[in-house]
Amino acid sequence: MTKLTLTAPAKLNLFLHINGQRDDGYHELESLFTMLDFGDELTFELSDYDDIEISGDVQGIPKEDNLIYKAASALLPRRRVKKGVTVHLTKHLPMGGGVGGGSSDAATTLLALNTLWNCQLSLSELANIGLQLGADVPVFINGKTALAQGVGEQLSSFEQAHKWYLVVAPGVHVSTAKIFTDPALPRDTPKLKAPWSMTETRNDCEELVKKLYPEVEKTLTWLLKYAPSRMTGTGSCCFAAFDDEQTAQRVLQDMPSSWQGFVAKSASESITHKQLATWLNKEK
Ligand SMILES: C[C@](O)(CO)[C@H](O)COP(=O)(O)OP(=O)(O)OC[C@H]1O[C@@H](n2ccc(N)nc2=O)[C@H](O)[C@@H]1O
Ligand SMILES: Nc1ncnc2c1ncn2[C@@H]1O[C@H](COP(=O)(O)OP(=O)(O)OP(=O)(O)O)[C@@H](O)[C@H]1O
Repeated sequence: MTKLTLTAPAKLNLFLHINGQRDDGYHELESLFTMLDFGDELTFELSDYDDIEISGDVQGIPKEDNLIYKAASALLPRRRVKKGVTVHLTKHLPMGGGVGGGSSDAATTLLALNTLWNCQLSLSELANIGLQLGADVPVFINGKTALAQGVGEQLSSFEQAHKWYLVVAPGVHVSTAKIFTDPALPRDTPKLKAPWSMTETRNDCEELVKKLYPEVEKTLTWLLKYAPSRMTGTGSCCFAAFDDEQTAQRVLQDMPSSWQGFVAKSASESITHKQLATWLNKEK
């Protein structure tokens, strides 16, 4: 039976600027996305039953709302192999934490089923389908460190020195929609003009989220004692950047036990793309 296991990596927004708001309510952003070498694990197995099944860590998400199910359903009309699929999910990424776990699961599902169902869609066709599922899905389809503009769908490659990141989930859930509809969110950061440097960047959601969720403020204050730190996306996860793994792991050991955290390295290319290439080579 055809079986494929892939990692759906976390992303970090190394900065996030909000430049304005469109008539449909979505925000114009500039954000530097990097992929981490850590994520959820998804196993795809073709089945003779003509349906989409999801097993594993899916508690709390009705099947039809699961982004894995939505992604698989979006590809159904394009499949050239009349088989169903069972997807087994092992969740490692905090949900609604700003590390893009749901979007990454969706992108990984599109990439896997494009191969297993022989849909023969290009990455840009997959990214267009993914954008209907979430603003961050195209970033994971692209699978590279990238500067995102527009609502997150206009991507340009970007070279960035790789670091080790300690990512801390303070245990509070921040609703992206709530932050983006708050009148107090700044929406007027001027677009970056080349050449720009990381020192002139920030996360425009950070001050508002810190005010609404004191645990996020506490997390950032604690991380900043050790290394340059920021919030990712609309939170609640925050990250600190280190030059080496040992220091990041040492700080993780010191972390208050009410928080959860992991240490991961940034990667130029998404681990999903590397694993898929290896699998395809073996199948040839
Ligand atoms: C801000 C980021 O976290 C940066 O990575 C993402 O762009 C958000 O991505 P996401 O969670 O996949 O977002 P979606 O599921 O598409 O949208 C959630 C909500 O966020 C708001 N939203 C999202 C992206 C964007 N560019 N402008 C917005 O205003 C919308 O109100 C939407 O209802
Ligand atoms: N497979 C899935 N994994 C995680 N969340 C999912 C999944 N399917 C649907 N969801 C829903 O999507 C919501 C957002 O999930 P996600 O983990 O992508 O948020 P996030 O890390 O804040 O992402 P972003 O940075 O893109 O805003 C969750 O609260 C959950 O209800």
